[in-house]
Formats: sequence, structure tokens, C-alpha cells
Amino acid sequence: MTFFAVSGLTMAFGGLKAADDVSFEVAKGEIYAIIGPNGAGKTTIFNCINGIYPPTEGKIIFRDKNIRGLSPDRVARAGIARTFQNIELFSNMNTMENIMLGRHLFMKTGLFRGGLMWGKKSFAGKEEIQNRRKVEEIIDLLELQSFRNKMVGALPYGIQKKIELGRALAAEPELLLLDEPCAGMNAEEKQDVIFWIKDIQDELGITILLIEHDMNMVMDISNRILAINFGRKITQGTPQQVSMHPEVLKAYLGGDDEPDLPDPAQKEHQQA
Ligand SMILES: Nc1ncnc2c1ncn2[C@@H]1O[C@H](COP(=O)(O)OP(=O)(O)OP(=O)(O)O)[C@@H](O)[C@H]1O
Repeated sequence: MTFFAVSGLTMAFGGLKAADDVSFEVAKGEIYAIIGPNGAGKTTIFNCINGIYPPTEGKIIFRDKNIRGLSPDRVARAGIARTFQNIELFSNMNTMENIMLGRHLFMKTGLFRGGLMWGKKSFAGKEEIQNRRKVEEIIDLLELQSFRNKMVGALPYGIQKKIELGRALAAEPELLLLDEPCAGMNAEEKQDVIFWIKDIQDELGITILLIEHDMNMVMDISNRILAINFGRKITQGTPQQVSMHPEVLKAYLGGDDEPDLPDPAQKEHQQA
């Protein structure tokens, strides 16, 4: 079975091909990163995968089905969740309520209404209790207990990013798309995110497709990497292979100078 594959994906905005004949495959259980300079087309690929843009050409295969052109809601129902580059939370709702929004795919009654309107023994009440239980599991997993009832607008940036991750997990995805999970974070917060992502892979068995500018993080966390520039694939491979590719070095440095990319081989050596 093909778990996830993109083949010949092209997304044109007028004369500009933001994604140009991009193909790659992600195996179940891996952490797969897409890297590239600003404007390379990374977010466009995510937007095509989760149905925000209908691709101009190509196929997007998830569990053997072509999901190209499905609406974001249907893509989510198929098992693909996403976080965004800029935090997309409801700042005047608390942590629990924001994560609960990720459960809407499973709700037959309206959000938060079940327990209130129909009593605990009704179908709506049971559904509400079940959803709240799942949300509590996520709050425990991400260690968000002390923020459960706090309005998210007032919480630190790193915590808000974690709540957004929690909301995506609430949809119980098989594939999780993370768009720059470390953007705007300090070194300690980034370490935290790396820890959670590895945990999500190991403990929940969720496959992760990641966009990230922080090369240290990408090299540390990814099983494989796709490098793109000007909408086109440069290369794909292990962190070691990709970090040594001359076109990747050129794309990042604009020349053939000594690269500033971390050396995964050295990291492995240090860890040994
Ligand atoms: N809706 C749109 N309409 C027109 N052009 C777009 C649209 N979305 C993206 N683009 C263009 O497509 C190109 C790729 O943009 P995209 O946001 O995918 O790059 P990116 O690699 O995610 O960049 P960054 O790292 O800065 O987020 C850019 O030139 C961008 O201006």
C-alpha cells in the first residue's frame, strides 16, 4: 500500500509555478521534512495536500486513494491534520476549548452543546464526554494541565504553538503536517518541540511531514528530507545526503563557500 505520495504536483498562480512537477513519497511512521529558501514553494505544497489550493496538475495519494482536490474538511476526515506557520487559535477561548475544536470531525452534535443541553446519558452527552476524555489525554501528553482553563491569547508563544499541535492531534490523524513548528521560538522552546515531535512519532505512531527553516532541527529530527527551490525538487535523501548536495548548499548560501549547515555525521559521532 502507498501510505502517502505526491506525484507530478504542479500549482500555477498565473505565470508563476509555485510548485513545479514535484514528486516524493513518505513511508508510514517516518518524519519527512521539506526544506527550501523563502518562497521555494513549501507552504504551497502543504496547501495543495490539505485542500486549500486545488493543484493545477498531479496526484496526491493517501492510503492508495487520490485525494487531490478534496476540500480541507474531507482531507482532515481522511486522516491528515495540519498546523499553520502563524498560530491559528481562538485567543478568547481557553486551552481545552481550542483543542476540543480539533474534535469537530467526530461530533454529530454541536461543539460543547452535548452535555449542556441533553444530559450526560443522552447520545449527545456521551459524545461530549468521550470527546472531552480524548482532549484530556492530549492535555496530559503535551503537559498542558496548568493551562487547561486559561485563555490562550494571554499564554506564551511556545505554549500556544503546543496548543495548536494539540488541536491537530485531537483529530486523531495518521499523517500530521507541521508548518514551521519552531518559528519564532528560543533555543529551549525548540528543544521542547523536538521532544514532542519525536514523542508523537514514537508513542502515537503518527507520520510527520514537516516544513522547517531551522536546519539544526531538521537534521536532528528527520528520517528523510526533500529539498526544493523555485518550486522544483533539488534532491531527496537522508539528512547526510541532502546536507552534502551541491545544489542545496548553493540554494542556502548563494555560492560554493563552506556551508553553514550542521553535519549529521558529526552529530551521530558525538552521540555514539
Ligand atoms: N495564493 C497565491 N497567489 C499567488 N502567488 C502565490 C500564492 N501563494 C503562494 N504564492 C507564491 O508562490 C511562491 C511560493 O510561496 P510559498 O509560500 O509556497 O513558499 P515557501 O517556501 O513556503 O516560503 P516561506 O519559507 O517564506 O514560507 C512565492 O513566490 C509566493 O509569492
